[in-house]
Amino acid sequence: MNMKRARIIYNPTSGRELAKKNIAYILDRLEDVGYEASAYATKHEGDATAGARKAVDRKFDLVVAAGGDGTINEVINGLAEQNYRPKLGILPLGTTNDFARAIGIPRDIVKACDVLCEGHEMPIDIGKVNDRYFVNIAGGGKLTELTYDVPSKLKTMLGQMAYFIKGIEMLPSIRPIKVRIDYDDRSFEGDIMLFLVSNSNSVGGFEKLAPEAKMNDGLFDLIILKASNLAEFIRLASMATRGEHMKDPKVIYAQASRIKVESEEKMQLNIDGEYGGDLPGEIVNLYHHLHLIVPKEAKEAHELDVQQAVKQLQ
Ligand SMILES: Nc1ncnc2c1ncn2[C@@H]1O[C@H](COP(=O)(O)OP(=O)(O)OP(=O)(O)O)[C@@H](O)[C@H]1O
Repeated sequence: MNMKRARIIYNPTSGRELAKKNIAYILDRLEDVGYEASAYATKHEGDATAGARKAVDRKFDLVVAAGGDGTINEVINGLAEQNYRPKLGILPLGTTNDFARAIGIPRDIVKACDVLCEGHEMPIDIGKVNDRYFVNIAGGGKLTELTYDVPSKLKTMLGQMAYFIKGIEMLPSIRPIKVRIDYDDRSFEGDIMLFLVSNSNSVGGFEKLAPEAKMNDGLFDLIILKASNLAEFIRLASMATRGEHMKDPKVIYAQASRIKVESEEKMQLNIDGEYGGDLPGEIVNLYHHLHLIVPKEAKEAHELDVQQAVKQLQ
């Protein structure tokens, strides 16, 4: 009998070196449920992508990304659009774990390994923009660049407050940028502070920012914040914590599977919290592209969604 093979790709520096300290335990847990398990420690930026590509070439059954959102992003960049794609598992052991939070994967390492070993699978969409891939979010506008500036320590301590503080601190120096955004068969032209294209409902600690976002419906949630002053921004940021911002006339909220963004002046793209090249960009939803190991509840919720969608069609 051929044994199933699992490869853990972990960032030894992320979080408080949690993956590194627990690697023997993680390997043991996977061996216990019948995997032949091995591990690869990333050495520098981009290494998790190379590690994932190797797991593709060697036809591993499962690739586990152990680290923060940056590590997960690099791993999916190694798996995306390959003919053979191993299943994906996640151990949220970084400082920022927005994606794992969106799926409900616990931060506790024992509980996260339980999820992995139970092995419930769910298809997920991923986003593609100019040949790069994301699981959580793509965005642009000076305000999105603040994710680079918020120190990890502050993020851990203050969660979403850290973004508030940084956002308010930066706002007076931020000019709106003129853009054209085509989304499916609609289009917007005007001055904006930022746009966000979200695949999940957990963005920078704001869990109600894109409340409709489901990561397997073939659609992104698009949020555009039109030009605003400081008072409007503070009002909107506090509305966003309650999920009430979508009703505001300064905000456009829509769902779409293909979003094209162009701007006259230079505008950077932010992909899963990191710099991801410059605009223009066409953001495309790759429907059910990866198979992710998720908690039982997440899989059941997904199956319920599918049943409801089928009922609506009948
Ligand atoms: N050995 C390494 N040394 C330094 N950086 C690394 C190493 N391996 C990977 N990296 C880089 O570290 C980045 C951040 O890692 P990751 O997402 O796992 O942690 P994080 O939660 O964002 O933050 P932190 O590292 O503060 O915990 C990755 O995108 C990757 O490019």
